Formats: sequence, C-alpha cells, structure tokens
Amino acid sequence: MESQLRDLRRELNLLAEKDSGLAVRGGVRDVFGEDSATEDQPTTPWTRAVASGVELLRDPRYNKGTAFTEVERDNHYLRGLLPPAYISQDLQFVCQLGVDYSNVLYLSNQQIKCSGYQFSFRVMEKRVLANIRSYEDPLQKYIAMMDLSERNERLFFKLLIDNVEELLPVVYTPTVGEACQKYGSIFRRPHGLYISLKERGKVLDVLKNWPEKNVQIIVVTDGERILGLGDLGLQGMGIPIGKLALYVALGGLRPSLCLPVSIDVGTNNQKLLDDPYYIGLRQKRTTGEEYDALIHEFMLAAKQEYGEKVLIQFEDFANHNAFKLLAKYGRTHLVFNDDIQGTAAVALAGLVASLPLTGGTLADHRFLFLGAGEAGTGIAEIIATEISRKANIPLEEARRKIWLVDSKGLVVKSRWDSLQHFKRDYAHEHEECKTLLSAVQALKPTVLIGTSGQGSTFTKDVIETISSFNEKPLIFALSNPTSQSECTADQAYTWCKGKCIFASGSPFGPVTVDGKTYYSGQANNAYIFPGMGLGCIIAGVIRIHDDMFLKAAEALASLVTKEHLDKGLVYPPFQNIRKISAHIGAAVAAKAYELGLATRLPRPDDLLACAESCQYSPVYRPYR
Ligand SMILES: O=C([O-])CC(=O)C(=O)O
Ligand SMILES: [Mg+2]
Repeated sequence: MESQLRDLRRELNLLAEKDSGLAVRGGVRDVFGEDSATEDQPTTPWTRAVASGVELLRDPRYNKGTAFTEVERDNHYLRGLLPPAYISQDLQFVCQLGVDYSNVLYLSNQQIKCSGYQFSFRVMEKRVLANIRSYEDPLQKYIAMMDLSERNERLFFKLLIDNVEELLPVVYTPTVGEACQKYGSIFRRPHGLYISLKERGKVLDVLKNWPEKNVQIIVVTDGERILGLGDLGLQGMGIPIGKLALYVALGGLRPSLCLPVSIDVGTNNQKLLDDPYYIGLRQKRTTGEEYDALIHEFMLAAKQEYGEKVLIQFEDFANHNAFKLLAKYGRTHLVFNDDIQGTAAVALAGLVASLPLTGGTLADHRFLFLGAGEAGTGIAEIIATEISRKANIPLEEARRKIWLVDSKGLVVKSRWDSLQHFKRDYAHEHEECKTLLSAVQALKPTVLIGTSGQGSTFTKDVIETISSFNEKPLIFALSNPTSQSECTADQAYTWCKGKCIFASGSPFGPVTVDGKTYYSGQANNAYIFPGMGLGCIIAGVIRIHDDMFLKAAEALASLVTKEHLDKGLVYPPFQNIRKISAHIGAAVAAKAYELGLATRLPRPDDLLACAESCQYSPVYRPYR
C-alpha cells in the first residue's frame, strides 16, 4: 500500500513537472498564474490530491459504490464505509439503488453477508430496474437521473447507454423542457458553468474555475429560445447539460471533455422575473453592444483556455442572435449551431431515407414549412444544396421547390422589404396566403415540415388536405418538446388514414389506426451532433464546413434499412446510436480530411474503426 501511494505521488509529481514546464512561459496551463506572476503579485495556492475514503465515494467521477473490489477497499481506505457485498456494475444498474454509502459505517463479516446481499439484489432485479420507472412523474425520473449523475457518473452513463430508448425522453426532450421550466425549484447541486453579466471582464477566470482542464466540447445557450418553450433565461442550463450527456452516452465522448455553459444576460420572461425561486439575474435581457461584448469575451476566453480545437455548439439562441453568431464566429472558431445545422442534417437524412417509399428523387418533391426560423431555413438550405448537387441544377432553382410559412403567412416576394434576411432566399413569386391551410391548398406540397415551435398547428384540415392529393405525404412535426409538436403521431396517422410517413422532434410511441400499427421516427438533432463531435475530435478539426453536415446526413440515411422502412421508420432506432454516431463521426472526419480542415495526421486508414476505438465506455476501471 505504502509503495503504491509512493508510486502515485511520483507519477503526480512528474505530471505536475510536465505541466509547469509548459506553464513557465505563461502557457494556458498556468492555471492560477502562479508561474507567470511577478513576485509582488498575489497568487492562489492550490493542490492536487489522490481521493480516498469518503472523498472517493463522494466523487461522482470515481465512485463505484458497492462495485469496489476487496483490494480496492483496502487500498483506498473504504473498509467499513461500504456495505460488505460486492455488486458488479451490471447488477448495480439493474438495481439502480445508488445509495450514498458515506453516512454509515458498516461492521460485518464480509464473507457471509456478501452472498446474502448478492442474492437479495438479484431477487430485486426486475423490480428495481423499475426504480426509475416507478416514478410516474417524468420530472421525478429526471431528478432521479440527475441525482445519479451527481453520485456515480459511470453508473449514470451505463444506465443511459443500455436503456437509451427508455431514458432519452427523461434526460432529453420532452422532460428536459419541463426541467428547464422548473429549474429553480428543482435546483440541487449546480452543474455546468454560469456566466452572467456580473462576470464581465472575468470570463477567463470563470473558465479557470472549471475543474477540467482539457475541455474539447462546449454547448452554450443564452436561454432565449429553449426548445419551443421560449425565453427561460438562465434556466435554459438544462439544455447544455442534456446535450452533453448525449455527447457522452450517444457519441462516446469522455465526460471530462464536456463543458455546459449558460450565459445569463437577463430574461424577458416576466413569470420568471416574478418567481422567487428564479436562479438567474433578475433583469430584462441586455441586447446590442453589451450582449455582443459578453459573448465575444466568452468566445475569446474559451479559445484561450482550451485552444483552437475546442468545439463550441450554439444551442437554443433566438433567431436574431443565432444566425449572427454563426456567421461571425464560423470564420474564427470551431462552431456550429445545432438548431440550424444539426436539425437540418437530421431532417435531410429522414427525407433521403424515405425516397424508396415515396419514389422519385428529392428534386421531385415540393416542400412546405410551417416556421421560418433557424430550423426551417436551415433545413430548407440543406435540402436545396443537396438537390442542386444531385440534380445538377443551380441553387436558386432548387430553392424554388421550397416554400415557407411564417406567422404572417406564406413567405412571398411581395413581402420582401419586411422579411428578415434569412427568409429572403425563399420569398418566391406567389400571391399571399394568410394561413397554412390556404398555402397547402395553393401549393400542393408533398412534404410538410413543422419548425414553428407552436403546438397543434397541423390541424385536421391541413392533414386531410395534404393527404387528399398525395399517396404518401411526408409529415415531419419537428418542434419540441411534445407540447409544442405541430401534431401528434396519433393525429397524423388518424387524420390521413395511415397514408403518411411521419416523424417528430420528440418521441411518440406506436399508433394503431384501423387495426394497423404505425411506428414513427424521431427526427431530432440528437442523431447528428454526437457523431459530429466525435468526428471533429478524432480528426482534430479546426473549422466546421456545411459539407460535413451533408455527409453526416448521408451517413445517417444510409443506415436506414428495408426493415425499418417496412415499419414506416425513416430513422434507425436509437438503440444502435453509438454505432450510428461512429459512422457519422467517420463520415464527418473523412470530409474534414478531404477539405484540409483536419489536423490529426497522418489520417487513419480506417476512420470507422478509429471512431469506434475512441468511444468512451462507462464500465468501471480497476484502481490499483
Ligand atoms: O433539443 C432538442 O430536442 C432538439 C433541439 O435542438 C430543439 O428543439 O431546440
Ligand atoms: Mg435546440
């Protein structure tokens, strides 16, 4: 034991020496400026320590609960702090008791008790798998999952990976939407990094407070347009946390690489401002120069602290900032906007995958969108790009197959002057249509896509009309969470008498109409961004190019089999998402190498094998 500790100390000293070697010149690892400070400048003392005993049990990154082996219990001063049974991780997640053992001292005869405990845990298997399930309220399940992540990170991810279809709706849409709405009242331990106007001028210091030094993926929101729920201010933090949990579980990125950030510039949500439990700044949103300055400081600080290759994902910004930030930082940083580009790629994948069912090519379709914001115009543009390349026609001509309806009706040329710039490419010559129904009647689309953030907008009339002139209309209701979905799966299949191919942003279960059961896919950017992140990391990408999203979409579509299509599914099931993410990661990386945007050289011959081999596994590691 003593000699092992000596080894460890030696290793840590070596690491520290290596780090300080980098820091002597004032490098990014000079964490608190202790090397670069002059003698009269104050510095902060800090330590590194090997966790043991109760501290080890309380550290979610290293805690294994009852899965600590006998040897580990001896070596890490855990004797008596855990009940005597050894419960393997598999069995643990079945149990998912995840008890916090650190408040009790256990004195017992291990050998005898051990088998007894194992037996009783096994007997509990089926029932206790239902531990999370036993909460009827999805928000309770969410809280239970977050508690688990705070207690035992690897168990949390193992549970999520092995039960992805069941738990995705808990840690992600739709439940994460409710969690954000009630974030203040369910707030326990803080997760992620909070950067508010109070931190202006000190953002780099805030980043230095984050315990991980090797961050490679940041998901950042300013909370102004959380899913289709609107301005939730600082409470939007649930979204970066949820997205990054998916980067790990679905993409296979290491948890320590991930940093969720919520930027607080106030909120215009009066309900939150009046809510005594609101945890954000109690002021109206700052806009203009002050807003731009805080974001800019954050963008510069992120690059300074984590280097050129830190991937920054913009999430759930309002339209007016989303397009601007993407254009501004797309040239200087490794960034993408999930709601514009991620959603676009997933929608395109579903459309391409459905071609064997509808017949023809993408260019044979006529597309009508309800919602002309980030998702709507993002999808429109990727479809137009794909059509223009595949059909070898100019982009402008491809765009003419696509029509948008916004809150004022059909986007047409005569509205040009008052249109926001991102809608203008789709303002074609046509008389005005004030409603979605009149636009459907006038344009006779084959594809109807909802990106409006408004629930119940694909009415019975709309769906009956589109199915009156289409053998197989494609209906994608992409707004999240479920309450904002343009229609439900049940409504879509019932109203079109089972004719449509339906997909939605939030999940719906199977639907039976006239004795036939229909399955719908979940057209959610969760298929795309984890693989995009994985691809960027394995290739050391320095900038995102739109073609990487096209490749991601193609890779996803190529994984839809005849079996899926026979069921009406235009997306492969989430159950295989880690493999899907590896395929997407490989496709993204291949494109990045081709475009000269990859820095990890030499290029691995087999990018798929490389992506798979890099994926994080939440299985417990042995401790010496
Ligand atoms: O988070 C999701 O489920 C998809 C998404 O990006 C959004 O709706 O804003
Ligand atoms: Mg989003």
